[in-house]
Amino acid sequence: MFNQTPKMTDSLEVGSIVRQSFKRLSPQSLARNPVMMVVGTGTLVTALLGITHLTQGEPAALDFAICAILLFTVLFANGAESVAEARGKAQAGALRATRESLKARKIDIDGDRVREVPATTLRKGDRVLVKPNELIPADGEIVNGAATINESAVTGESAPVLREAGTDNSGVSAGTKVLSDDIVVEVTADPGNSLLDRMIALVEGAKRQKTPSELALSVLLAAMTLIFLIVVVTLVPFAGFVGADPSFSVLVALLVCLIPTTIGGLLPAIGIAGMDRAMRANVIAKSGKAVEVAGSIDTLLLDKTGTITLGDRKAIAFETVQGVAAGTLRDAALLTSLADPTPEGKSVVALARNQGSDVEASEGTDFIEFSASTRMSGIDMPDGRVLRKGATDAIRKFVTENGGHYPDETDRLVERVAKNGATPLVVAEADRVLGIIALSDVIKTGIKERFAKLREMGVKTVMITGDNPLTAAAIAAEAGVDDFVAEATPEQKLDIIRKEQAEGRMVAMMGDGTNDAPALAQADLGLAMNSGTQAAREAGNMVDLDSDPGKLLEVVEIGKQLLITRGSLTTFSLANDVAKYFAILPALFLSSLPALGVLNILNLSNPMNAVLAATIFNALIIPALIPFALKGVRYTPASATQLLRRNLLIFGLGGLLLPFPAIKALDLMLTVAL
Ligand SMILES: Nc1ncnc2c1ncn2[C@@H]1O[C@H](COP(=O)(O)OP(=O)(O)OP(=O)(O)O)[C@@H](O)[C@H]1O
Ligand SMILES: [K+]
Ligand SMILES: [Mg+2]
Repeated sequence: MFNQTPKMTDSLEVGSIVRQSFKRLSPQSLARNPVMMVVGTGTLVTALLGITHLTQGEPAALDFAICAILLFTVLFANGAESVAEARGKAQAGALRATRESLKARKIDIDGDRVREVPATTLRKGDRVLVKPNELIPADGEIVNGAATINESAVTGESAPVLREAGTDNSGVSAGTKVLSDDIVVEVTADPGNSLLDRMIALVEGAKRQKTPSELALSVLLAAMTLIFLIVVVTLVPFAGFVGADPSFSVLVALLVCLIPTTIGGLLPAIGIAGMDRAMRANVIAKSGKAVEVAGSIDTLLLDKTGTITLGDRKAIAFETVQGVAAGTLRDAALLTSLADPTPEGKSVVALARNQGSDVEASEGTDFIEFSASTRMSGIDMPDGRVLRKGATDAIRKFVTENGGHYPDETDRLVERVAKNGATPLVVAEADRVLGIIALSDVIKTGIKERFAKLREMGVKTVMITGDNPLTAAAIAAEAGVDDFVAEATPEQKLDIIRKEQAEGRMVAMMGDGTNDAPALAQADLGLAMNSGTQAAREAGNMVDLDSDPGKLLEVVEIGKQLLITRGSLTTFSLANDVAKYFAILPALFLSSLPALGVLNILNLSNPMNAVLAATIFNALIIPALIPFALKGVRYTPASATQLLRRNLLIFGLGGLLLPFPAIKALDLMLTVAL
């Protein structure tokens, strides 16, 4: 049968991780990470020293031992990155394999012939026909028809969803299954350029870009490395002065113990794990920065219809103002909606026809399409009649401009409808208000709890809608947002974001419509609904496959987890390095400076073992912390200072103390073994 859902496998291959770790020993790879570059250079230097000593007939065992430990240090760091990548790649790879096996019914340019082609040959702009029970061959937008779709291949959620051409719900994804009706889908990405492909590229080493804060941290780590290099170099004359004579290999080992190898080795893995976690939450991040930014969001702006509410707005009633016959309003409402392709427009036609209206548009009629800036739609008829329906403020302006009077009674009708969160559309003929159409809408479930949690995390939620203030207030109260802005045009949405940003706040925006696209692009975090229009999905830097407004909660948690994990491991790493210094230095100089005996609390067996033990500990701590780097520190809502204090205590103190017993234990083992 045509395009059936294939089975997916998820595997984490040890062999490929080991291969990857060795591949990453290349100078180009190491150059991306200054700390590891130093360790790599140290490996080479100690190897050369060993060979030199060997050829001169001098003992070389210590050189080779240090060389081996340093090699493993780099391999462990590479391994951390490879393990992190493998998880994401396995998941994305399975999805990609599904897509590559798909076939498509491509529609020729002239539109009258359909050819069967492999999905991999589809390009941006191609149109394909998809029939019930078939898988959609590529990411795209429905340009013709409407269908219920099972998106479980992408979202894991099998409840069917409705996707329709010309609405804010026109987006479809490759691999999802059409359940009802034929649709025509316009492909939105060239091969290798879909959202998923971009996500895979992001997770894959070579193409991955460092985020600004990763870059800042890398610079800091490089500076620390330089400082310790200077410290170790100045130790040489000092050692000579007191009559100690540590070998060059020992100095290299000491240097590696002191520079921040732990965080240097785990830093890429932490970033990848963040993106991976987003992917597991069904959120596709277009950059690592997007995930990071999510951790510092102060304000969340949301569109109302389709984001907070289900958005499947349907006309449920007509209400006339005094002196207007029910039939007049019904017919006028029908006429304004005859060429209105929005779900709202279609539902008005359906309701009016249902109630017995049978008017048709006459020849020569001008149709005025709905736009987010006019917030009206309607028709100009050849007999001079001008009919409009639209948002309350838009119609008030329209009627007044035509020299008419906007009756107070309209406000009462509007209020009655809006109080319950329904959207009133006012219908007018030139200077006269005829009545209103009530559009029902339903809030998505579980939103209030989600917003309450966001508040706990310090994120302010603001609903921005083109709808009237009463409906907005009703929905805002029901959804539990902190604030709302009504009667907003797309430009105003943009201005509000700019203002928040100018006041130093980080802004997230969630939306689905083409009219949300500028705001999605302007926000620090633009989270687009996957069900939304291509413009919205293109403008955002994250796409939520589940199209769930509560998802920001998870995204913020993932971002905070990333930031806290990185901060904690940096603290741990630096504390660890300082501790190592004090753990091994006394042992190194004990023979020449007996006064150091008081500092030699560890009472290590001999200088050589002390250095080896410290270097082995330094290498082993990297793989030991991989699970932690990947899983992250669990985020619980708390103030920033509380979190900082807690982390400094656990990771700073832990980092300071851990090397002492660990190095002592390794020293004992070495004494027994050697
Ligand atoms: N087909 C239509 N014809 C006339 N007016 C409409 C139509 N659809 C919506 N409106 C009116 O325009 C207002 C703005 O609609 P739009 O979909 O642009 O809102 P928005 O800014 O995206 O905000 P939200 O999605 O939160 O409602 C609606 O609240 C409604 O009053
Ligand atoms: K170190
Ligand atoms: Mg909208």
